[in-house]
Amino acid sequence: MATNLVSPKKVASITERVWQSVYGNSSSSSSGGGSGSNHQRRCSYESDDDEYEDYDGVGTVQLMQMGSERTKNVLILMSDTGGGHRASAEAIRDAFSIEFGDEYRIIVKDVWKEYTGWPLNDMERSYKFMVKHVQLWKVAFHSTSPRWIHSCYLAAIAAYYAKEVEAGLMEYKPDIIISVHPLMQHIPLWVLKWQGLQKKVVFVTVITDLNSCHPTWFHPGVNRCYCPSNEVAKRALYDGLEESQVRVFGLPIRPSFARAVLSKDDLRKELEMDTDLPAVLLVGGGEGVGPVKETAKALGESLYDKDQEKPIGQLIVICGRNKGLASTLESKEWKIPVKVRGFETQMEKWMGACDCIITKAGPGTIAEALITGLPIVLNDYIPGQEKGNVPYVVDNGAGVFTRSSSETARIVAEWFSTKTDELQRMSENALKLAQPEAVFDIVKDIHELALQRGPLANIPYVLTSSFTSLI
Ligand SMILES: CCCCCCCC/C=C\CCCCCCCC(=O)OC[C@H](CO)OC(=O)CCCCCCCCCCCCCCC
Ligand SMILES: O=c1ccn([C@@H]2O[C@H](COP(=O)(O)OP(=O)(O)O[C@H]3O[C@H](CO)[C@H](O)[C@H](O)[C@H]3O)[C@@H](O)[C@H]2O)c(=O)[nH]1
Repeated sequence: MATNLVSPKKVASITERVWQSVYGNSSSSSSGGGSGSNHQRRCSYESDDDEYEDYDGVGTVQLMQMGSERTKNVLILMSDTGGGHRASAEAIRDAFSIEFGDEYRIIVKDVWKEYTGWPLNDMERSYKFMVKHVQLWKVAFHSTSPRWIHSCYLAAIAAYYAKEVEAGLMEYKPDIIISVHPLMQHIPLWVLKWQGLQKKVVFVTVITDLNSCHPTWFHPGVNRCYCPSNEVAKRALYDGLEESQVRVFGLPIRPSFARAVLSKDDLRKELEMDTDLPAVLLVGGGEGVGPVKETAKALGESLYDKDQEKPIGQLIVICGRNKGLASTLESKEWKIPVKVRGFETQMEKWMGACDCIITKAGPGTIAEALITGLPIVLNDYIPGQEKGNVPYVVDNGAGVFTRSSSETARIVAEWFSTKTDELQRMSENALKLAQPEAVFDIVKDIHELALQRGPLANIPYVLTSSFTSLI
């Protein structure tokens, strides 16, 4: 199989000193532990694929077989670079719980943040800074796209933080690791490989970008790579993944969207909205970014019929964590019904109560809007990973793209007055593109994968690591 991994031998040479400081001269110590379903075994991660070896040096762990009914640990690796990775992680967690009850224990973690140091523990702030200075992000995104460049960066970081990442991973004793972040394949896979656990632990990637995603998502060492669209799957195959590794189910969205049976009328009453006027939802991601203020003001004018002196629509603005934006909009006088909200935890309700949405091209928000059948006005995108989301929506007839606030306001006013048929058509197209069952298909496939893993399913273990206490 083609691979973009730096080989373990090469990594070992890069990291030799770090590695020795972590493990001493551990490689020589090995002896067979007990075997059988009720034996307790002391082992290290430095082992071959089929057998954990005893290891009396630094980093001793205990491994206990507890019987095949043990709850399996699933570690979901994510980072709050934006809100989309957490949303997908939580969607997967909820779907596991719905489908399999207590069979799996799900842990959603930013292991980098909790266990490592700069720059890995500060990715949220770095990302926020870079996307604010959009040219900087563009350069960082494209210049790190070639495999040799990002592999070198990530290998160096892996070498430096090997023991911290290992401690982070092993703290949660994962049977299955799910990465929902582009920068969380290489390092954990290297750590698993170094420790001989690559064939014990199921490792899957769930890609949360719809089209023009960064190549760091594609790692040939994964058991599965879940792609949200055929476009992403094509990129994965082009980047060296085998067809057997790739599955296309869609972007994982919180089950509250997929399974919601919500009536628009009821929702409007519950949310204290006008029950008759068509409604537009305006959002700027979890951080409330983009041209939200200008667009709200323009809609305040365009949705007011001056001749008849009455509104033709209502506006809901979700400002996310942007408190300044919320207070500015709250203090404004409006001629149409307007609701200004902060960070909302039940987005499915607000989407379900509206007739269309205006947003930047965030993949999570787009996928949620498609499930809800909302035509979309995309008013911005982050270069790189969000650029491809624009043709994904527009070419499939589920929305339009414009960066102009006045143009946005004009389009929505037309949808609510003279072009209601266009609004209806786009809503139907949105529903055609939607994949509400994606998150359930993904967790079922992971479950199958875990069952196929003989050793994982039949020889479950509990690791009680004394290694972490040495760090
Ligand atoms: C010769 C070329 C020099 C180029 C200099 C670039 C310096 C690298 C700096 C920043 C890395 C930018 C990472 C871009 C890939 C992100 C993929 C993506 O879709 O992200 C979306 C997600 C958002 O959903 O973005 C991120 O997670 C970006 C996080 C940025 C954190 C930067 C600080 C961490 C640096 C550690 C990694 C360094 C190695 C990176 C190798 C790729
Ligand atoms: O008040 C709010 C506002 C937003 N959201 C939720 O926050 C998520 C936002 O996710 P998006 O993917 O739309 O947008 P992000 O800005 O979080 O996207 C980031 O993560 C993505 C990965 O999923 C992409 O990589 C993207 O380019 C990057 O900016 C959505 O689920 C949305 O419903 C809330 O729950 N409450």
